[in-house]
Amino acid sequence: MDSPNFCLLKNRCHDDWQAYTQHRFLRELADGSLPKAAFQHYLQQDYLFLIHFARAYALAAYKSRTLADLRQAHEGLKAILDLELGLHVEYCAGWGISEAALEQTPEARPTTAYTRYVLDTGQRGDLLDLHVALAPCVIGYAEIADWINAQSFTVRGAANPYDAWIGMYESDEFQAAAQSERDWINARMERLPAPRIAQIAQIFREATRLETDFWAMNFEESAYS
Ligand SMILES: Cc1ncc(CO)c(N)n1
Repeated sequence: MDSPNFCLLKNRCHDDWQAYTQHRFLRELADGSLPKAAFQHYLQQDYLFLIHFARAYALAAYKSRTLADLRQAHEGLKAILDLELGLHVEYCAGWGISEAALEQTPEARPTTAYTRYVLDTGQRGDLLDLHVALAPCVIGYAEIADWINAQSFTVRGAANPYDAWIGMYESDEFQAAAQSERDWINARMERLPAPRIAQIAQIFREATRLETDFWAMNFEESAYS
């Protein structure tokens, strides 16, 4: 039998993983039909999300016992601060959202739920619990970019207002960050006993479901703001 690895986490919550990675938000983003207000709401909330996500990698650094683990956490933090957040602020400006407006954005409840779930899971558990709680984010978005590119209805280039968003997550740098997270988790899952696998599978499923809510809230802005 193959040793347990990241794919097992996805398989254990197959339907939830599919609901997240093939969400209506992504289908509409892929063919360019997503309402602009939904995307702007997403961008503003994602700014708040990314700040907590960076804090979660800082927590991973704090919880590291080895230089290798510390470096892995540092890579994650750098990917968010230097790659995603820098681009995010620039990108929001292009969508008419200034940095000042981002800082003023009230946090929607699904943003609070997801980010605090990750931070709490990381504080209560060990480094593996924390990386598994983060996995739907970094690995999920890398797989989402691949999924979008594989769909026949996807429109790329100037005809799709969301083309640059797809470009960010298909980029070599982002894909490499996701691969390094997969490798780290795969190595930690080898030889894990079944009850421990069940625990982390539960964390993975919960984080995946919270990602789905993060897409869904953008269609129901008034319900959450
Ligand atoms: C909500 C969310 N999940 C994952 C990512 C990818 O880092 C992101 N930017 N936002």
